[in-house]
Amino acid sequence: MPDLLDASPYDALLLLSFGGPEGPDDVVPFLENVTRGRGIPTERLKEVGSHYFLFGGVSPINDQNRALLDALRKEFAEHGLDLPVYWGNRNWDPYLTDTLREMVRDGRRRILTLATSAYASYSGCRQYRENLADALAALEAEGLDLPRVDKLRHYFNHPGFVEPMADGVLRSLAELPEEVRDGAHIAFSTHSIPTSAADTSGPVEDHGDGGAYVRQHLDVARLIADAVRERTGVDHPWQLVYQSRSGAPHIPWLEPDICDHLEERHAAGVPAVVIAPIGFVSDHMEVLYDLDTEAADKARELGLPMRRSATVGDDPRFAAAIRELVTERAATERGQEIAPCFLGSLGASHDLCPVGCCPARAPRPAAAGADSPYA
Ligand SMILES: CC1=C(CCC(=O)O)c2cc3nc(cc4[nH]c(cc5[nH]c(cc1n2)c(C)c5CCC(=O)O)c(CCC(=O)O)c4C)C(CCC(=O)O)=C3C
Ligand SMILES: [Fe+2]
Repeated sequence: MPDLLDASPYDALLLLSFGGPEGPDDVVPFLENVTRGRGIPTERLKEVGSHYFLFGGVSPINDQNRALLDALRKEFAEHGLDLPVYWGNRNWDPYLTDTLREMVRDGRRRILTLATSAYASYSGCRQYRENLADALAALEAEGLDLPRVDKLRHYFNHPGFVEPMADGVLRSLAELPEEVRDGAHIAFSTHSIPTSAADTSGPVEDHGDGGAYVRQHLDVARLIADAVRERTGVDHPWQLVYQSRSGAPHIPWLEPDICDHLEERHAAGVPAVVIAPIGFVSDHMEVLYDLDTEAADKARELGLPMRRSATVGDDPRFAAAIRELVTERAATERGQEIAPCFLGSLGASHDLCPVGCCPARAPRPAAAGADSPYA
């Protein structure tokens, strides 16, 4: 067990997230930031913009990150862990480069990053590492003395991530009408990505059908389904499904889509479905629109009873998990032998993304990995 009070050599934690618009005027500039150089069809952009306008142009993601910051600061304070927490985003204010500049001015020299994505993939891991490299390059150009930046390992299989979601599925099952409850299927949902990105996700040795991305999600789904069986005595059939696809139709992305899956389950006579959005850390727009609006409409149209279970958000168990991950990593950096905490069959993920992990279509510098151009 690492020393719970010792974060050294780290002197700051950086919460790194996606960012989202906070009003109608922000929506188009936000989408321009998201899609810069990514070749997303205009039709899809207009559609996604309309999702944000449906909610007053406000994404809930920023408030959810503020709540997570509060939970982390409270958790650290309660455990006497003296580690300041900062927040920066890829696509919206507070922008990562501004936050990193503030950190350097505050004298932070060893920074540990927590990304709001629990799994391996280009979008959830390497792209954040590219964002860190871009921010470091910008600060270097300003003549600042660069800090060392590391990134926490993928936490998909940490009990503090899995257990709150298992509780959420149990709560959703309990909310279903009693006559359909035991027959309910569980649809574990995550962001669809191109199959080519899935197949090359994770370290090179994990590459293969679906890569680390699919394997990690399947492990979490199985853990939750097992926990539910243990607590209810009912073996609910389950499947991993996908949502929020955005690419051109001729490029293969992970399937089935959640709405097609609901139709298929309904046609097969399944009496109810719980959708568990295990791919997401909080109830941001992909959850609010693609599941709570679109999939909920589909279920209503089919007359299929459906509940959507909770993401971890600012659950105290998730904040505690982050504290444990930080002190574990700090101990490792100090050269101590530790037994990393994890559930399931895949083991603890790597601390340092190896060369070739989650490759980009066009290679770009990425920090906080074995191929980082920064120390
Ligand atoms: C794996 C993954 C996660 C989970 C991991 C993580 O959390 O990082 C995630 C999260 C998020 N994605 C988000 C928003 C968007 N993602 C887009 C586009 C894309 N996402 C992709 C993947 C992922 N995305 C991909 C392969 C694309 C195609 C373009 C590309 O190759 O980059 C687009 C463009 C329009 C569209 O195509 O939908 C938007 C607006 C928001 C903010 C929500 C809010 O505002 O509340 C969040 C948290
Ligand atoms: Fe990675």
